[in-house]
Amino acid sequence: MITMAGMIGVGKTTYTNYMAEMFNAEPLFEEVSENPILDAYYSEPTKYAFSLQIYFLNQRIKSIKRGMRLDRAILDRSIYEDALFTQVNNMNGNISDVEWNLYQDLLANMMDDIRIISENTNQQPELLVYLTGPFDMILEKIKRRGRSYEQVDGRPDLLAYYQQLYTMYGEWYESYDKSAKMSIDVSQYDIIDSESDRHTVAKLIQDTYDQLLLTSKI
Ligand SMILES: Nc1ncnc2c1ncn2[C@@H]1O[C@H](COP(=O)(O)OP(=O)(O)OP(=O)(O)O)[C@@H](O)[C@H]1O
Repeated sequence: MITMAGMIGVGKTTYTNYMAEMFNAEPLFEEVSENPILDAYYSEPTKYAFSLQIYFLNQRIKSIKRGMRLDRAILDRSIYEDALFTQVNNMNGNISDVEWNLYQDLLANMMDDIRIISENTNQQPELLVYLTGPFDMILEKIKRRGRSYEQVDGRPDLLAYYQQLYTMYGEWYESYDKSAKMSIDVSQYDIIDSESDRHTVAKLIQDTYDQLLLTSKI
């Protein structure tokens, strides 16, 4: 199982689709259009932050469970990043300390269950592919995608939230140690329009993956 990671709007969905094709794996997405709380969260974070995090946690656990029952799966976001969002919301006063502690306890409890399923199915996240790139490029992508609730125009609070998350993402990746990991600067490649860039990225990931398998056989 490969897990994608990275900031809002960086391109996880595109890469997940592409990698699923490349590895002949099933892409596992969290459908934004089916999320009943996201829109409300962006307009009233204090009211909806905790419910949204519980919603995402539940969805992420479902995806991991499903992924572990498949031979090959690509997850479009890791469960570990959700805690980052929860933490930022706690720092910003949208989630209380009691809720933050409860969330961490619930996450730890769920991860224990995941470990048991992983031992039974012999499937686990093998590689985390972290997508990154310049902050301005990410803002541009969010703008181009055009989801109204994600737009920063006239919303300095939202811009500050994105900046905060962006910084914390870099630190989070450095300390991530739950599986092997690699990072890709998405500003260096155009995997939508350039066949040659697609091949370069494919080779990068394949080489890392092959190396991993060799290492695990030693
Ligand atoms: N745990 C979370 N807390 C708050 N918001 C979240 C959380 N996880 C995801 N989101 C938000 O949900 C939306 C998810 O959109 P989507 O699935 O397209 O992912 P994305 O992170 O924007 O990915 P991509 O890298 O594919 O552009 C984004 O607005 C993102 O900020």
